Amino acid sequence: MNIAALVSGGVDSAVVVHRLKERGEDPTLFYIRIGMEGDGGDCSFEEDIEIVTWLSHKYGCRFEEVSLHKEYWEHVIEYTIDSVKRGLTPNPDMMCNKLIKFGFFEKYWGKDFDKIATGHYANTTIGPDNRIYLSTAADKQKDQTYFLGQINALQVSKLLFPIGDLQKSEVRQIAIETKLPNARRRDSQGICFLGKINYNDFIKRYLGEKKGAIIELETGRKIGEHNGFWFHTIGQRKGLGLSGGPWYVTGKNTDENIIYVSNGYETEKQYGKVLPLDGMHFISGTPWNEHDYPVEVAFKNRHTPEFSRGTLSRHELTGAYSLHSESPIQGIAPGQFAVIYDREQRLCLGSGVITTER
Ligand SMILES: Nc1ncnc2c1ncn2[C@@H]1O[C@H](COP(=O)(O)OP(=O)(O)OP(=O)(O)O)[C@@H](O)[C@H]1O
Repeated sequence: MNIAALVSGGVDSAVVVHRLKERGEDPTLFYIRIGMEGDGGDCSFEEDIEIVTWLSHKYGCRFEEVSLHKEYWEHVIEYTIDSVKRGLTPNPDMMCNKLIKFGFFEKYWGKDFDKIATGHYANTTIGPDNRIYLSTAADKQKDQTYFLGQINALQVSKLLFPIGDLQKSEVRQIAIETKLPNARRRDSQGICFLGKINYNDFIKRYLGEKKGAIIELETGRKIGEHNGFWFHTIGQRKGLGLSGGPWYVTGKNTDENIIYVSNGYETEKQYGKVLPLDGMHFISGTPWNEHDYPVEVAFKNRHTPEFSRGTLSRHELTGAYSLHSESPIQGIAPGQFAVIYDREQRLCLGSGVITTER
């Protein structure tokens, strides 16, 4: 089989290469370069390349360094800035997977391969209807299917997740036993490709600063100032600079640059049970029929190891989808994705964008 392996210099994708070779495959390694605008790259880039070059020599694999810099900035960054400007909470990682790693990569290079392998903690499963579904990883703490909730059936059918059946500790163990140079390298944090820069600095660079009021939701009292609503997300607890907390961001008025907050540990205002969804996207179709709605599902409204449970309903006339959670959800932020799973938390079925109340 002709396999392209996406390698980042991290331990997960290095073990992917090791496992593919163990199976007798001969993958071609691809490192995707994005880099920051203006300064041409980040400091870990050279180390990444060194590690991937080492891997390619050790395993005798072809290695290509490719750039999707322009595509990333035109698509992922534009979407991110545009969402933040509108007061929404974007998810650049999901867009990066959909448009960059499995979108433009496929268009330019992946098309020449039978399969694309990555170090994501995820799996694929053949459903009872014989369709290929994205499914959750063996390591429930590391599961990354949330970030893959926007990819499509074609992409899923071409993906290989060679470490999806392993625990992270097993991956590290393999790396140590195999003496991979990155065996003890720290996991990358934060936003895909932007992980190394501070999110707030990034936003500031594009949207600047503009002082506005922080208002207590219940009393209408101004209790502080912020530097721009775009630095704050609904559900956020830290970084408000207010005393007498905990304070939570419960809402925003983007026209007037106002942040609303609520005080206390378990105040009702922080919670909601209904998540109206826009642009519901099912990766490989659904395992149920039109007349089955509302259906019982598991879901995540952010990347956490825990699932919530609820029902997914579809409006008969408009076709609009909504999630109804069994228990109250903290910090429902418009713009964020809700990713839908089957009740057994095995199949990752798709995702919709959380929108404001209909
Ligand atoms: N710069 C890159 N070039 C090519 N593939 C990449 C790059 N960054 C990430 N990937 C692919 O996407 C997968 C998931 O990336 P993510 O950033 O979530 O994980 P990671 O912790 O960096 O994983 P790893 O330990 O492999 O670096 C990686 O395992 C790899 O297959």
